Order: sequence, then structure tokens, then C-alpha cells
Amino acid sequence: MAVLVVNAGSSSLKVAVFDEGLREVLAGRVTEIGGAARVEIGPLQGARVVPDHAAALALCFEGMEEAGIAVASLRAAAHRVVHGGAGLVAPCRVTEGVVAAVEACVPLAPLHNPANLTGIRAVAALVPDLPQYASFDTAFHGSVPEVAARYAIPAEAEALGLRRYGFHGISYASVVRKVQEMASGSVPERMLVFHLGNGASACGIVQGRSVATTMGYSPLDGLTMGTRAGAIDGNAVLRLAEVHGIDGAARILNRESGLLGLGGASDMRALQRAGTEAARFAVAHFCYWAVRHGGSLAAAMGGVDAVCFTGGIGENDARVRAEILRGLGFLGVGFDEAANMAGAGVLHPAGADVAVWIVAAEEERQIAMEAMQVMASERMGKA
Ligand SMILES: Nc1ncnc2c1ncn2[C@@H]1O[C@H](COP(=O)(O)OP(=O)(O)O)[C@@H](O)[C@H]1O
Ligand SMILES: CC(=O)OP(=O)(O)O
Ligand SMILES: [Mg+2]
Repeated sequence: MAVLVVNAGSSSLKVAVFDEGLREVLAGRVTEIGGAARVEIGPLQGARVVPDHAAALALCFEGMEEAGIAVASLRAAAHRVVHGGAGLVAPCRVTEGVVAAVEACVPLAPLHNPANLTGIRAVAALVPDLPQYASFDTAFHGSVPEVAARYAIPAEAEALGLRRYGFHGISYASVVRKVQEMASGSVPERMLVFHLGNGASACGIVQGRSVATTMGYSPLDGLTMGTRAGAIDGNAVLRLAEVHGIDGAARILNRESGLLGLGGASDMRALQRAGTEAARFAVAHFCYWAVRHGGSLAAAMGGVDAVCFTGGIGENDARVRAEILRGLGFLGVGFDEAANMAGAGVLHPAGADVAVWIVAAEEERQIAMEAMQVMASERMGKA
């Protein structure tokens, strides 16, 4: 009996199947969804036109069956849900109430929550009796102090739910777990973690708990991203809404900005290949703002003992890592150029005060572990 994990990102759909001993028996992904996507699921490999997340999920089921994993053998499905709002703060069983709460958060995470709901509904349609579970990207940031979570706005505005929730929490939790495993139980006191994917954020983590993060009310704030603007003055948002209407402003800020708006492509690999002046500027903007925000998080922690990179760009793009690490040199961060180019796990030189690591995000395993914990407590409740 196995657990199917569905991780719908803004531009990708990742699936994995874990057995009861948490061994990964299948991992697959569809990336660059929205056009000529790449498909890597068991025997299904190559380029395909995949217009949306529903089509990507259908391909995942096809690949799973072809790889010899029958849908009937699944014991549960577990999903990444990006925005859980104020109410959904711990992994849980998916009920109608949970679906309604995730639906209510769609305006807060327009690129993500619809894809997460697509996954939940597609699984329910295919295997109606399969128990489903959800883990929330917002949950890891429940430890952030009020001073970092609140905007300086009046109470009536705060009452609309306008506060900084933070995202990529499943990834940050998996990084903390993996560093803990690496260091046999302990984690560095102050960790600055960069999750650099299509969506990008950074997080200050003290004693394994989030104390500050760059994303806020929605996954739009903070770093320059694939198609999202990152931090922008509220009055500039109002001006865009005046000229383009609210939907137009939302489209520009969420889907047409970031690397795409500056450099003509949202995908870091494509930008690095393009090598045009605009592409170079977009990459420079990405790195500059990662450093600026990293400095702010370091200030919130009173210094840094370790820097970690994760996510598609953080794990794979040596040039971006080098640029960011050079910018963080003032914090005492050093790195070995050859280790960085080789993509080794450990990037700091021997004897360094600040550790620098590449830690592959294990969102799917984290989600499976969390779902299994909820299942275990359900069994305890029944016993
Ligand atoms: N080898 C690589 N070199 C540079 N960038 C890469 C590489 N592999 C993946 N990326 C980038 O990672 C980003 C996607 O990250 P990922 O974490 O998979 O996205 P998502 O946010 O959709 O989960 C894209 O910009 C892609 O170009
Ligand atoms: C929250 C978020 O931005 O997720 P992703 O990086 O998968 O788009
Ligand atoms: Mg992602």
C-alpha cells in the first residue's frame, strides 16, 4: 500500500509514490507547464504539449500505471497546498471544509491554489474513496514573531487577513530535516535558506524554526521570480490597477513580471542560454535582490551560521549561487569556486565560520511524512 504525493508548483507538477517504509518507488515531473513541457514520469519521457495542471496530472497517472503502480494499490494521496490562510496551519485530512478553505485562499495564491485544487479534485474523481491529505506551505512560518508577521496597517485592514503568511514552508521544513540528518541531530543556530525555483523566497531559520521570510500575504512579495515582480511599492500596484484594472494589474504582477518581464523568459536556463543584455540584466536583478533580502534576514537573526540553497535554480545554477554568495561576503560567507561549479553538497572551505550547503528540496517526502503522521494519529484516535 502506497501514498501518492502531488506537488503542484506554479510551473511544474511533481508526483512521487512512497511505500509504507517511506521508500520512494516512483518520482516523476512535468515541468514548464503551459506550452511545450518536459515530461519525466517512469517510461513517459520527452517533450509534450501540456496546457495546464489537469493535463499534467492525467499524464502522471498514465506514467504511474505504465510503471506498474496500479491506482488501486494506493492507500492515500497527499497534496502540497500553497496557501492555507489563517485557518489551515497543520497537515490534515482533506474534507469538504478544507477544500472550501483552500478555495477561499485562491485570490491570495492565484498561480498555486487553483492547481492544488485541480490535483485534489482529479484524484477524487479517479479514486473517490481514496483518503486525501494536505500539507501547507504557510504552516512552517507559524513561529514567526508578530512584529515580522504584521503589516503596519490599521486593525480593520488586518482583520481582512492582510498579514505576512510566508510560503515554501514544506521545502524549508525538508531542508531543516535534511540538515539535521546530516549533522546527526543538531542544526546551526542561524540558517539563511534560499529557495530559488520558479517562485523564489528566502527564510531566516533560528534553531530550526522560521523567524522571518521574504514572501508575505501572497507568494508575490520578496525576491524577483520567474514571472512575479517580488517586492513592489503598494502605490505602484494602485497605479497599475488604475490603468489596467484589478485583474490586469494582478496579471502583470503575477504572470508577466520578474525574469520574464525583464529578460524575456521566465525560465532561468533559457535566460542563461539567451545571453542577451536584457537576459543578463534579469539574472543580475534576481541575484541583487536575493542578496538584499538575504541581508535583511541576516539582520533579523543577528547574523548567519549557515547558508543553504535549494529549489531548481538554487540546486543547479552555479553562476547564480556564486553571485549571491559573493554578495553575502560581508557576513563572513566564503565559498570554494570549484565545489560550487561541481554542484557539491558542501560549498564552504575547510575551517569556515559560515557553512554553505546545497540541500535538494524534498517537498514530496516531507508531504508523505506529514500525511503518514496524520494517518497514524487517526489510527490512534480510533484505537
Ligand atoms: N540546470 C539548471 N540550471 C539553471 N536553472 C535550472 C536548472 N534546472 C532547473 N533550473 C531552473 O529552476 C527553475 C524551476 O525550479 P523549480 O523549483 O523546479 O520550480 P517550481 O517553482 O515550479 O517548483 C526554472 O527557472 C529552471 O530554469
Ligand atoms: C509558493 C511558491 O512560490 O511556489 P513555487 O515556487 O512552486 O511557485
Ligand atoms: Mg516549487
